[in-house]
Amino acid sequence: MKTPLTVAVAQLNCVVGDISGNARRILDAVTRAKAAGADVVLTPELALCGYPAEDLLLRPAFIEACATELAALAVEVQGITALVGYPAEVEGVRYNAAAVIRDGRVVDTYFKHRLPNYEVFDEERYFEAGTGACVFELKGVRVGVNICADVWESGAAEVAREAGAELLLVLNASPFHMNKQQRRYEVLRERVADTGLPVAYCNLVGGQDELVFDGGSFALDPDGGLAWQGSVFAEELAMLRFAEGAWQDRQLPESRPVEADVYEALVLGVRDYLGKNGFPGALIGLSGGVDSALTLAIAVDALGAERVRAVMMPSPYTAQMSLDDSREMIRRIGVRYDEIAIEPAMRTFAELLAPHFAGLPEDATEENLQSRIRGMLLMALSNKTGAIVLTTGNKSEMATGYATLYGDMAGGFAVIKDIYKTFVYRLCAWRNAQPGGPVIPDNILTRPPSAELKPDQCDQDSLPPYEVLDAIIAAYMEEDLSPDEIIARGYPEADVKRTVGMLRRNEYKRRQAPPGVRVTQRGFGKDWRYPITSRYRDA
Ligand SMILES: Nc1ncnc2c1ncn2[C@@H]1O[C@H](COP(=O)(O)OP(=O)(O)OC[C@H]2O[C@@H]([n+]3cccc(C(=O)O)c3)[C@H](O)[C@@H]2O)[C@@H](O)[C@H]1O
Ligand SMILES: Nc1ncnc2c1ncn2[C@@H]1O[C@H](COP(=O)(O)OP(=O)(O)OP(=O)(O)O)[C@@H](O)[C@H]1O
Ligand SMILES: NC(=O)CC[C@H](N)C(=O)O
Repeated sequence: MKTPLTVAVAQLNCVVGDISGNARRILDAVTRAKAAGADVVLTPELALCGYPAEDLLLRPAFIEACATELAALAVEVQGITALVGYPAEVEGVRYNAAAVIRDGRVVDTYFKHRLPNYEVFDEERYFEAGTGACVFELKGVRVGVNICADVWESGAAEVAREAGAELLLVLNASPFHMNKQQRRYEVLRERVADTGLPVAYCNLVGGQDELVFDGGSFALDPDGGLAWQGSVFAEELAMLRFAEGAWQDRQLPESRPVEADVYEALVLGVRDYLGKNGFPGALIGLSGGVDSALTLAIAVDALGAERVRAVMMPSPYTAQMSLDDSREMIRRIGVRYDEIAIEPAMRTFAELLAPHFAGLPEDATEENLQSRIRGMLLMALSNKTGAIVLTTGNKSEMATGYATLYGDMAGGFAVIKDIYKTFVYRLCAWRNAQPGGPVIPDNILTRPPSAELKPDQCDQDSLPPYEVLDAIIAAYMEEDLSPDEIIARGYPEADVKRTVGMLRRNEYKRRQAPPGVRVTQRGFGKDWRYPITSRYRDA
């Protein structure tokens, strides 16, 4: 057998805008790959500037800084080939590019053909499409280059094959959503079927605002079979040997429940949001309910107990059970815990407002005040300590507006904003079954959800059952079904019309909500752009 070609797959956690830091991360991978005998290092899409750099890409100085850093990086790459993604500008035109760097210089450049402009992607705003091929020879193997969305349609891979490629290396920044890896296998298998080319697919890893990149880089054989898959939600530098037209290394992933992927995505999203934005720690209002319990568990897994602080703020409506359950969770999880009774603040606000509310009945105003007092206390602690407030609203609440502006919506990062209430319970059950034992007390999982803003309140008095609510939201929001189509699936007409009405009316709240991790194919973020002011009614 001829000496194999060794491809180092560098699954890196790059930081948007940290151009010199990313260059160091790439160079470190190149140095380690060279020491391990690799011939070529494959890095993620746009690794030099981070992904997505959004409107930074429109700033000429940003593009120039990338060019300067790329030139400096090239000098350091000696005795090995590196494929590095960067935003290129050629004669006033910007491309999403990959440089082939060898022995101190850029020897070839590839410009991405297919610019994704759906879901969370906006690449047509920033780049022009390339049309050419980039194929180079290493150890007698002709290697072709594609970038991410290129391989989600036919075309670019064929162009590489027609230019003589025998192996396709793909740089990717492919964000996570539930079951995304299966989808990646499917589309890449289509490309292998189109071209017969074996593939190495290197993905980005890490959190970037609402997106989490899950890594999971992989290699496919010329028959489309999975030869190798790397780790998920972690950096990795893997050496893959390619000889006689096939991969010589085998490593197949264990099958994992979707809860494991989603939980790890949330953990990485929180860790990187705080880490990359320089927060020393996190603050959470702990109510004895399931949403704040899950948020606390995720925060501790992301940051360690010593960087997380929980505050229970009982009112006269808080059940003793809520205090007991909060204390029990803290006993298990070991974070700093404080109790601040809000009754004095409630009384003061009531007195201040009494003359102005004379003759008016009590209503949601008084409930929202409690939520806002808690929000104000948490924000004061945040200002004083530098820790960020993590909000606890889930996707069902974000959809229906079941949260108080400047109250429980006050904070910096909304950890579970893309998790339906029904899935909140699944994640808690999954986390409780992990080594180390259950961290969320059973009672929190079995008691009916309540906002505890007035006596004997229960969420299900004012909302359809969560199984029904979540299914209606998902059908309308993620599948674009009409209310009539959802009713035809067997959901009660009144629930469908009410839910769709709430979804529509609460756009203004979502626009004021903190960012949070996206885990579904359509979250309330970049991929949900509805007008606030609108007279369109479909229910
Ligand atoms: N289109 C629009 N653009 C901008 N602002 C708009 C607006 N429409 C109303 N508004 C304003 O929004 C305000 C009303 O919103 P807001 O003050 O939040 O109050 P609101 O939505 O009326 O009440 C809060 C809701 O959240 C529920 N809640 C509260 C706390 C915790 C939980 C829980 O489950 O944990 C649930 C509570 O039961 C209630 O249904 C008003 O000031 C109104 O003027
Ligand atoms: N007594 C409390 N002490 C501290 N924080 C509270 C308290 N009550 C509410 N909060 C905060 O406000 C958030 C929303 O509160 P609420 O309990 O009303 O609804 P929820 O959506 O059912 O959330 P959870 O399941 O966490 O209770 C909570 O997750 C928590 O962060
Ligand atoms: N960065 C990209 O081109 C991503 C496109 C592709 N649909 C993905 O999610 O993987």
